[in-house]
Amino acid sequence: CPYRPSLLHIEELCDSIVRSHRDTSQFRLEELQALRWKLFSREEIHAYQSKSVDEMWQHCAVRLTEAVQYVVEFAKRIPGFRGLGQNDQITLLKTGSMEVVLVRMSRCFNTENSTVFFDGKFASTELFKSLGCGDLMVAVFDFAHSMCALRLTELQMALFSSLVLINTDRPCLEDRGRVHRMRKDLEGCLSHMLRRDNQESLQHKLYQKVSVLQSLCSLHVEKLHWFSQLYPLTVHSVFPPLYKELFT
Ligand SMILES: CNC(=O)[C@@H]1CCCN1C(=O)c1ccc(Cl)c(COc2cccc3c(C(F)(F)F)cc(C)nc23)c1Cl
Repeated sequence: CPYRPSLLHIEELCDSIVRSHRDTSQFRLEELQALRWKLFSREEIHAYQSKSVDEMWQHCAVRLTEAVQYVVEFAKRIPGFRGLGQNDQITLLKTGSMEVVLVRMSRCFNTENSTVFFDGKFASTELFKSLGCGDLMVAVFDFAHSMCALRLTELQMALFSSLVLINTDRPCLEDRGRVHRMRKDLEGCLSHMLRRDNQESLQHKLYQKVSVLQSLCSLHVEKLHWFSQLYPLTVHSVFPPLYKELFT
């Protein structure tokens, strides 16, 4: 019969993934809970809205790059990830890291006033006006909202994030078979845990989210490309090197 991980292996795999997620989640749920109603004042919002397009993009790029670095750390701790070739690790991160940043953003989202944690307080879309991409911000907020509606546990978020990264369909993977075997184990973990928590209905909802994520991320890459056309110097001089490596 096909290789089926033993129950012990599944439990161990889940433990290591949720621990890696917790250790690399950048913001602890308790911290976010405590800051939940810390909102920007009108003056502070006005200050952000008065920034130039490239100044605001730079500011966000620094934040996003920090977030991507935490996702890279999470990926490196997924059992088997470091066993992949360097090129395959980069390929999976190049395409998957922004998707995981988006999944994680939902942990920092307050659905009661549609605000997201940014620069130490909770901000609504209006604060990002000077970015010049209202549609992207609306899409980012809508996605965070829809992810919150699933009310994922940290384990479900951790397993979902690892499945977003360990994606056999990514273009130009060298050892697709190895990625496939990793993915099978992770899929086994997710379905085992959803059965255990009696939440099998979540399974197809999560797989639907994957396609939403991918379309959202292609919108991002488009926006990033639009921005780099407008402000080539900024992207090539200011954007952190990791960002350029991953997104340009
Ligand atoms: C809770 N906070 C967070 O999750 C993020 C990551 C960690 C820090 N952080 C923020 O500070 C943050 C929170 C919310 C928003 Cl809306 C933003 C601004 O987001 C973006 C502005 C510009 C481009 C963005 C692009 C683009 F297009 F470059 F791919 C793509 C994504 C996804 N977000 C962009 C940011 Cl940078």
